[in-house]
Amino acid sequence: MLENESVESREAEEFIGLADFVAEGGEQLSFSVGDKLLVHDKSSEVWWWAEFQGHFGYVPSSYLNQTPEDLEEDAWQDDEYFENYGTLRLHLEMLADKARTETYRQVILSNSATLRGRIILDVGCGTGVLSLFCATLSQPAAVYAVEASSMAEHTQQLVQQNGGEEIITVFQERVENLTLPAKVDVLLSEWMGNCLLFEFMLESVLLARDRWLKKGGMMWPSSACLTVVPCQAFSDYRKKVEFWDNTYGLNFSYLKSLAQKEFLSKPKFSHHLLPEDCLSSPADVITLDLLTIQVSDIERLRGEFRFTVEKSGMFHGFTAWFSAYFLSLEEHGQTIQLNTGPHSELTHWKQTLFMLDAPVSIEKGDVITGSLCLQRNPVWRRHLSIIFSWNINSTDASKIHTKCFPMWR
Ligand SMILES: N=C(N)NCC[C@H]1O[C@@H](n2cnc3c(N)ncnc32)[C@H](O)[C@@H]1O
Repeated sequence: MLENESVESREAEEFIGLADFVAEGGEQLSFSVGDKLLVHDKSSEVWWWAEFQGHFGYVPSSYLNQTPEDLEEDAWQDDEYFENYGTLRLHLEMLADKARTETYRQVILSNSATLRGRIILDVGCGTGVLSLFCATLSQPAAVYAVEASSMAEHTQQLVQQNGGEEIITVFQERVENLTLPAKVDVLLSEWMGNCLLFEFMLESVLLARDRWLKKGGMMWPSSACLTVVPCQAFSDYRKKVEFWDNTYGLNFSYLKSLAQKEFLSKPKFSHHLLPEDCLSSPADVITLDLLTIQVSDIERLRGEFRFTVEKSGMFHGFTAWFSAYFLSLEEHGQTIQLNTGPHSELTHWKQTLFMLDAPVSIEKGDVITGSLCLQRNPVWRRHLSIIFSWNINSTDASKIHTKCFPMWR
């Protein structure tokens, strides 16, 4: 502490709450997502001394984010986002994902008769592969293929070279700013990101639905769910944390706390969860009905879980993935599912691993109860925080563990 300078008087920095935090004990300070706090002391890694509405107290640093000066134009990071999608790298990754692309192809093929004469909107069409499936596997009256990135210029060529130009119209535009010739019967889109929501392209899809989908129209996907399972992750924990116990015969365990903060404070995307590392049966914790969900609903989604451990081992954390469901256009047709979980064909999303700071030994029969909250980032609109709260063999509220994982800011 500098001579005769109180903590409160030092130049404070403004931070914004990424999620609701409820203080436990007098020393801590409660706040809600979006609240702006003044942080006076960041000397501790984990707990900062902050002020909010004239009250002072400790707040968890993982729940806070700096507010950028030039907030407006940066909130969606659109320049960077659409620049990324203007190159082939991400489209190659999506097209090379057979499970993903074949599922959409199967949906169109199995509904080809009913798609005859219908109007389809493909939101975020990329290379136009889904629109071309519609035009070549069925006889729709029209397909509106909307792509905001510069990829749309190439999509126009691909449509022509694959004989789709009679049916497909490519619009190089953000779907939010679009004017279409007519409302549509089917809104088709592949919008899913890490942990289902990352990128929040879903907001664009819902705005397009509200503006352009006919009453009684079909959303593809029709519904989606986020699935969670408690799991082991020996390999990750060994490589990132236990590694420091014996580094070429030297004891670097002093670095373990730094390793936890650096490697375990954010989710690990593209994690490949093996079925044998699942400690219980998975549970669908959050479910979205894409016909009825509102943009305001996706600010904060919450679900509860209760897992009965089916094998003894180490509880390293939780793994999450999503499934998307495609209702049939026919009355009693079959619903098609795209499951990105460990028991299905691996997709480019793989799964997402959320590691606890310290693994817990767990026994068959133990019960892990808790909740998962997807809290949209109040500043960076394509980002979110995932907050896990859990308890083992107890419902005593005082023993609930909580960890907030920013994805990614
Ligand atoms: N996670 C994903 N499936 N991302 C696919 C995103 C694809 O949709 C495009 N896209 C995303 N948002 C929009 C939007 N609001 N309007 C038009 N295209 C969009 C993006 O350029 C890329 O080609």
